[in-house]
Amino acid sequence: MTSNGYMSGFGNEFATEAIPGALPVGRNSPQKVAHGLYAEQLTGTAFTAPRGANRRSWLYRIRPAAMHGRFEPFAQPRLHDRFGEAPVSPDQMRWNPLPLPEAPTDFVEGLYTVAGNGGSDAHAGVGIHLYAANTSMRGRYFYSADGELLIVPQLGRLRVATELGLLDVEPQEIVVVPRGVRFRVELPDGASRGYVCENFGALLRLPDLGPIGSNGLANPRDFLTPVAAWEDLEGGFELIAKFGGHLWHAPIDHSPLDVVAWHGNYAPYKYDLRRFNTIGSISFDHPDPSIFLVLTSPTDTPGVGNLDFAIFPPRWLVQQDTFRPPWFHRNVASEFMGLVHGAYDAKAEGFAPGGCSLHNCMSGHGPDAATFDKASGADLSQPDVIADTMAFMFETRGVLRPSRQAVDAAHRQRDYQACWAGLRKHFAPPR
Ligand SMILES: O=C(O)Cc1cc(O)ccc1O
Ligand SMILES: [Fe+2]
Repeated sequence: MTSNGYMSGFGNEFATEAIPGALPVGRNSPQKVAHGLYAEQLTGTAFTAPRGANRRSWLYRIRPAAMHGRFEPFAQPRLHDRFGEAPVSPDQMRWNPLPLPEAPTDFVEGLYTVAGNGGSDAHAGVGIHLYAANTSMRGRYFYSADGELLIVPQLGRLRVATELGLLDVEPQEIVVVPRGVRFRVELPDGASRGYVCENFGALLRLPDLGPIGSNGLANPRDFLTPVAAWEDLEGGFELIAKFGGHLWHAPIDHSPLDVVAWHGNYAPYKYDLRRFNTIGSISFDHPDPSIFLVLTSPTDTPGVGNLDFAIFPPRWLVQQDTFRPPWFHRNVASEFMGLVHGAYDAKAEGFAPGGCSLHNCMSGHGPDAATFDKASGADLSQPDVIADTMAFMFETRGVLRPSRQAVDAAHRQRDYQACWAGLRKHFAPPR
């Protein structure tokens, strides 16, 4: 399988064939498909979903996806949907980066559940996982039947070989693998780490822009979907499925990445976060972080996200008579944050690239004491240039219930709340 490029656009009706003539013309399921291929439909939404939300693709492949052995439970206890095994405390929490493995560990073996809510049965909520790995998946393919996977690499490039084509992704880019799409992750740089949000709810889409207008934030043409690429491999391989919150594996005697041509609008895509057209205040006050929204998974309630993926990219702060960094706040939504690169402007210390924090529903948080002191006395006649940074947030409607392993982890910062302890009392009422 070699990379032959990408097609541009978000959720487009794409058509791609790695062998000329492989794609049927004028019908999806001809009596005989060219070159002896099988036709197979893959749906990502209900058959009858409204046209604007309907997602499906037609795959023309060497063997149908039905061909594999029986599934047995697969032991990888660090990846699961058992959110909130421990009592869910409202404490603010923060973690150092997940330690890199010493033993050979591939992407699936390296997945580690931090928190989540809901589940695949409810078609609502998210699973938030980290990965730390050092070897490419060999003879092994994976898919999640539970949700689409939003992967945010922080260290090391990923080569994501999927049924629908090949995606090369580096830190500061993201990749989304749709629910059900089978893939293999190769690690060209060896040691690799990052974040994964498994979205059990409605498929991620671009947010409406409202008064911003017809351009801005993440522009549709910067989303890239791979052209068809296939491999014809036979051997004693393994197909790993995440299904109903559990991992399963089945023997498979060929590579499932054998799709020679496909068409449709249900496909993996990648996006370079550095392409985000960041918009902010040019007068006063720090805007709500919804201005930083890249992708959203909507719920049935207008304006309320199942998952909102927001980023905090490099930008200039020019607001006057204002406290420029994020303010102190408590939100109805629950916030999981990660840092891909650099430093985050609300935290002077302790939030390292690869680390993460959790601020649940109504838990107070905001700038740490050092950031507050600096910004309260800053010279606002000069712009603040926030450079070399890329933080992000997975924000959800439901409480994010940390996993037992995350609460007990040695790399959890048990003293995190001390970052606000230095905020002094300044109150001086008139006498
Ligand atoms: O740092 C955070 O907590 C995320 C965040 C950023 C921001 O700019 C405004 C609100 C908010 O929750
Ligand atoms: Fe916040």
